[in-house]
Formats: sequence, structure tokens, C-alpha cells
Amino acid sequence: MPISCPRIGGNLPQVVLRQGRCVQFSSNHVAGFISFFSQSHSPSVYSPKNRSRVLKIASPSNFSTSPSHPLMEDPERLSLSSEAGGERYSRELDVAVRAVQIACWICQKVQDTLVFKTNDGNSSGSNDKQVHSKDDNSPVTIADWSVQATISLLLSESFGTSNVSIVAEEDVHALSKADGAGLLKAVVETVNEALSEAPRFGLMSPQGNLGPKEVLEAIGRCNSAGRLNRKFWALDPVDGTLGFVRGDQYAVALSLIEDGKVVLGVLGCPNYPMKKEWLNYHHRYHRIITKLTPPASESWDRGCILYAREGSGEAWMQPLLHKNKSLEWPNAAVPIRVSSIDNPALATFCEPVEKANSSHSFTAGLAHSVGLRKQPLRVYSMVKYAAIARGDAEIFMKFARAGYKEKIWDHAAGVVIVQEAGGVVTDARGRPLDFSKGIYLEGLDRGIIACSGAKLHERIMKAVDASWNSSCL
Ligand SMILES: Nc1ncnc2c1ncn2[C@@H]1O[C@H](COP(=O)(O)OS(=O)(=O)O)[C@@H](OP(=O)(O)O)[C@H]1O
Ligand SMILES: [Mg+2]
Repeated sequence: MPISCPRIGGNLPQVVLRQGRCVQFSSNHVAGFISFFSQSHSPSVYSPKNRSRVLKIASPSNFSTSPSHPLMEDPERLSLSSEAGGERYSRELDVAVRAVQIACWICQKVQDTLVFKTNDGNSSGSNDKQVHSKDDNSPVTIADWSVQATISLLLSESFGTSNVSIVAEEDVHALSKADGAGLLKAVVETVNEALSEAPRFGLMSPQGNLGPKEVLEAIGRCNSAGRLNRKFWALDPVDGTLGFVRGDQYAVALSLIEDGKVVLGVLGCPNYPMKKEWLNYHHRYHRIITKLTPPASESWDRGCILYAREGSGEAWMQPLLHKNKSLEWPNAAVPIRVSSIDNPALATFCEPVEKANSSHSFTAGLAHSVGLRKQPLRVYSMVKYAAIARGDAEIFMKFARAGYKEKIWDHAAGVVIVQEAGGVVTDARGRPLDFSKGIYLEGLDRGIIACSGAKLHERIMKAVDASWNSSCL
């Protein structure tokens, strides 16, 4: 039975509810996964021969030989486990970027059916089945579940299920209900379609289709109330779902957290426009323009993926893979750096689109006292962190209402990317964000401030101090 979803407008009914949790996979899970690939389907589903063929695509020895890329290392070293040798987390980063490429492919497909069928007035009704609403009225679509399942399966297959622990945003509640059968069917189809594309991205895919049970298990593995492990992945399959269903900005955010520190961040931004000015417009106009002038095969018009490894002092961006192309590492990656602007009069600040998610009046007061003259750039999702890391904006501020607890998957990837691109991210008291306390950023004080440099950060911090007591936050 469709439930109306006030936050996304009347023509996009139905909704569901999410609870992010984390679990360490048991050895049973490993056995189950291997047997799923090796036995539960026809013999052609999976064979060691096929495994080596596909893995070879992903192996570092097949990386492009561009000397400028940070992941371009001695293949011998990279073939060792990331713990045993080579640069730490190289393999994890490689797999994570490829997995996020696939996730973006899923999202673009789903968003096209959601947005363009409706806009053209030719809705086949499929959008009605794809957008749902959770108990907090936030939307969720088949893209959220499909991305979560696909990334969960790809990470498990790449690193071994027992080595992979994931905390992610979605749960299986709505999919498991009796009236969720249609939804589950659509998710299973999407996951199978995505996995069949995996070799193009350099990752393995099963030769046979997965069933609902395997897909539900993959989603459910990312949702446990159990303690977080020492080392785990944090995933927001579709961050900024409101932007996603509105045909606007959204992100796929995957990070690796070890001992409370974000060690890797990968941020897929499928609608991040080439021209930063376009971030100001509703994305629909950008899509219409790119449809009128189709992008050249190597252009960046289809969006990008940003990534960084903690402590490297580098952040990178690569374009999304074009249809029918195979990913050749590092896929035209370029280094990114924060803006050098430190004059507030020239600086741009970003903030959430929705007033409900961050106080626009408080940030307007801060902007005035700091001397920020430009209009705020209101953008959905972690694309705001991407804008800081890419040098397209200088400041990101978020002041949620009192009592709201920020979740780690909404920030982890963006924080490490901004920091490695040369920026500063703290809470609005100037303290580092604490990723060591479970799924929430416990202890976060006042709000979140990300800046391109220390000078702007200091000025914002002083302005917050001066106005906090008189604010209603
Ligand atoms: N009340 C409240 N206050 C603050 N933050 C909230 C709140 N409710 C939700 N969220 C989280 O904010 C995520 C969306 O943030 P955005 O910056 O994209 O906000 S906005 O949609 O542009 O307004 C959003 O992420 P997604 O659920 O992935 O969209 C939430 O995790
Ligand atoms: Mg989110």
C-alpha cells in the first residue's frame, strides 16, 4: 500500500524505514558465499578458471602505467596483502573505487527511470514502485538497496566474507514484508544486472543470477546492532536521497575505518557537473543540456569519483566509466586540491538544501559576520565535501537541530577526501570528528565545519563562538 511521502512531492508515493548497524561476518557466511558462487547455481556459474580471468582484470599488474598515480606501484608489492607489504590499503582502495563505479552505474540507471519518465509525462508507473518513504519521511529507492547489496557482495568476494565488516544505511525490513515482493524483485534484478557488468569494471561477477535470499543476506550483513569491529567499511549507498529522487545531486559514499580513524574515502558523485556554476542550478537543466550535447567518450560530463587514502597528502578524481567501456586503472584520474582563496569576500560556502537538516538562518548570520558575500551554494549530499575538495567552494557548514545525531556514513568519506586535498574538517568547536564510537559521531559539538584552509576555518570558528549563545540551536 503506497504511503505518501511529503518530502518528495505527491506523485512519488510509498516509503520505508532504515536502521544502520554493523556485523562481522562469521565463517558460515564465507562458506555460504563461496558455495553460492560455486555450487548453488549451474556449474557454469563460477569456476577457478573464470575467477582467475576476471581477477586478472582487477589485478594491479594490469593497471595503467601512468607514473603520476598514487596507486601505480610495484605489482609484486601490491599483490601482497595490504597489511603485509606495499602501501597500506592500496588493494582496498582499488576495489572500493571500482565498486563505487558500479554503484554509480546503478544509480544513474535508476535515476533516469525515476526522473525522466516523470518529466516527459510518460511515466510507466515504475517510478511509483521505486520511491518509498521511511518512518522519518525520508525517501528510499531500489537504488539504495541495490547499491548496498552490490557493494556488500563485491567487498565480500574481493576480501573474503570473514574479513569484511560493513555498516550501512539500509535494512531489509521493507523488502522482507509480504507486500515487498515486487520491490525485492526489482532490487534482485538490478543487483544481477549490476553484477553482470562487474568484469567491465575489473571485478568478479557470478555467471548465474543471484536469488532473493542471497541479495537479502548481502543487505542484511551490513545491518547488525552488534559492536563495530576494529576495522570496518561505512557505506551510504545513496547519500542525499532527496536530491536523488528529485533528479539532482547525490553521492555514493564508501569509507574504511580502522581503530576509529577513517583510512580510506571514496565518493561517487554521478551528477557532479564539470562547470561548478552548474551546481547552482537544479540538476534537471544540466541533464537536458548534456542530452542536447552528448558528452565525448573521455569527458567528465557523466560525473566523477573522488578518493583519498589517509596520510597520503593526495586526493584524486576519476570520471565515471562510459557505457560499454572497460575500466583501465587509473581511468584518467587527476589530482584534486582545495581552493587557495582565503578572503571571505571571495569565498563560497555550501550547506544542505533543506532547512530541516541545517539552520539556514544561523549560517546566514555567520556569513554576515565573517564577511562572506556570495550566495550560499545549497547542494544535496556529500557532494558538498566534494566541492570543497575539488576547490569549487571554500566552506561547508552544517548545523542540525539540537538532538540530531550525525551518522558516520554521512561524513567519513568526505572528511578524509577534504583533509587529504588540503582542507580542514572539525566540529564547530574545532575538535576532530570522532569515528570511534559506533554509528554516530558521538560528542559532536554544535555542528560541522569543513574549510579549504586554516585561516577561513579560524574565522568561522570565532564567529560561531561569538553567536552561539544567542542562537536557538
Ligand atoms: N533532521 C536532520 N538533521 C540533519 N541531518 C539529517 C536530518 N535528517 C536526516 N539527516 C541526514 O542528512 C543527510 C542529508 O544531508 P544533506 O546535506 O544532503 O541535506 S539536504 O537534503 O541537502 O537538506 C541525510 O542523508 P540521506 O538519508 O542519505 O539522504 C541524513 O542522513
Ligand atoms: Mg546520507
